[in-house]
Amino acid sequence: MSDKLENLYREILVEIGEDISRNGILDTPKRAAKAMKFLTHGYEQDLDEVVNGAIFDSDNDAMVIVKDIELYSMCEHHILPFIGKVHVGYLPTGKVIGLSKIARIVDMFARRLQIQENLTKQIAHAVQDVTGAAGVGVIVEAKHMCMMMRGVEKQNSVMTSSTMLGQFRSSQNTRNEFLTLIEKR
Ligand SMILES: Nc1nc2c(ncn2[C@@H]2O[C@H](COP(=O)(O)OP(=O)(O)OP(=O)(O)O)[C@@H](O)[C@H]2O)c(=O)[nH]1
Ligand SMILES: [Zn+2]
Repeated sequence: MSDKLENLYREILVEIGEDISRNGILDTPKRAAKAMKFLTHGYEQDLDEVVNGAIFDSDNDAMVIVKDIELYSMCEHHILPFIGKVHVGYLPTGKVIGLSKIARIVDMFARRLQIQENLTKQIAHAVQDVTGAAGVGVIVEAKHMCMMMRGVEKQNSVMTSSTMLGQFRSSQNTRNEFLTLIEKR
């Protein structure tokens, strides 16, 4: 763990008016640095490492969906959490990806500073790249702490973003099948 991040957190605590010598705060710079490194560990990952070769031959060409993947990310504007769910669907063309790897791909991008739209797009393109699918659909639904805890202070708005690639974009039937299966229609 870099001491630099720890020192920067110490400076932040001083700047916000904390007494960094009080008992409960003493180890906070170290803890906060460790937490921040965890929350942004996606910067240290790449797609090959995350997928780890888990691409398998399959003659199934029916739509595969993984829905309700938990999402914990942080917005690049305020470094505050946005939390929600990701739904991913794809149309295999001879190759399927290990089930857990879709969630790992979501996490790799989520554990970087993001805006939700870009996160959605990155997940879709990564699934497309590793599977060679005929199409990919990704929908992200999330609540943004920067809108809830501060700023406009709206507690019930949920942002929905979607990326549709290939057949999910060109065929309304494919898109409808996806939306029906994730119960968005
Ligand atoms: N489109 C999009 N906007 C986001 C996301 N996360 C945060 N934002 C928005 O980014 C914008 C930044 O606006 P600014 O006016 O520069 O910053 P600000 O003064 O902190 O804005 P307020 O949040 O309105 O107080 C705000 O409207 C946020 O709601 C995201 O994932 N996608
Ligand atoms: Zn924000």
